[in-house]
Amino acid sequence: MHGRGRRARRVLAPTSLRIHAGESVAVVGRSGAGKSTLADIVLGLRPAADGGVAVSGEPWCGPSHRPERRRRRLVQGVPQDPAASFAPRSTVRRSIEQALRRLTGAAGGDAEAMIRRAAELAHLDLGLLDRRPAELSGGQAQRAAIARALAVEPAVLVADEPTSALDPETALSVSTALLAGVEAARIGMLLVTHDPELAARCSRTTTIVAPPAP
Ligand SMILES: Nc1ncnc2c1ncn2[C@@H]1O[C@H](COP(=O)(O)OP(=O)(O)OP(=O)(O)O)[C@@H](O)[C@H]1O
Repeated sequence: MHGRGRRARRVLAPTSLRIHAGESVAVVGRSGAGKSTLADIVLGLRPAADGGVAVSGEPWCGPSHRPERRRRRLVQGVPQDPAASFAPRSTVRRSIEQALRRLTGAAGGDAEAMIRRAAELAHLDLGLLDRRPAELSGGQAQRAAIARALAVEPAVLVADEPTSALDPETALSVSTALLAGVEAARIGMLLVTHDPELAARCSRTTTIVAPPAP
């Protein structure tokens, strides 16, 4: 539902989706069909009017159930505008360290090892970890955001048009890193995209259809 009271409107038709570990599911559909709404529900940013989301067999969120703090790391997002999702004055390493401490409690050598592994999975040059977000190209910033998401070892990644702001060549290399990263780390991914070529490189595709007008 979007809006409240008499303005409340159902914008997502009944949708059922199961994502297995290591599987990437492309979510496609025409503009306004509800793809981003579905992504926000899975991220726990927006409650579903009914139904709910389970992660690793346990309830994650529902109409009156927000994601529990201790399980927050389980579902991570890859944003459309990665540079804006990092603290501007912190280095990428510092931002990822903070996410690790907050979501997993990891610090020191353990955190360093998790950051290095995530950077490698995201094909992020290790030297870029010590830069601030404004010192990165769009593609580098998106790899950094993917590394931050992978570092906390989630069960599910939600990527809403993660390459739409990049030029075609950079988009291809970033999406290659993203798909390889989730497969190698056995993470399930819900990937919203308008790009049929990217959708075809996912494990499978599901089409969202807008609910009939009231
Ligand atoms: N905050 C909001 N308040 C009211 N209606 C909204 C809000 N956000 C989205 N909507 C409406 O919900 C419907 C689904 O929007 P959503 O952004 O999920 O579609 P989408 O499939 O991701 O579209 P696109 O491909 O254009 O990004 C649309 O009709 C949109 O106008």
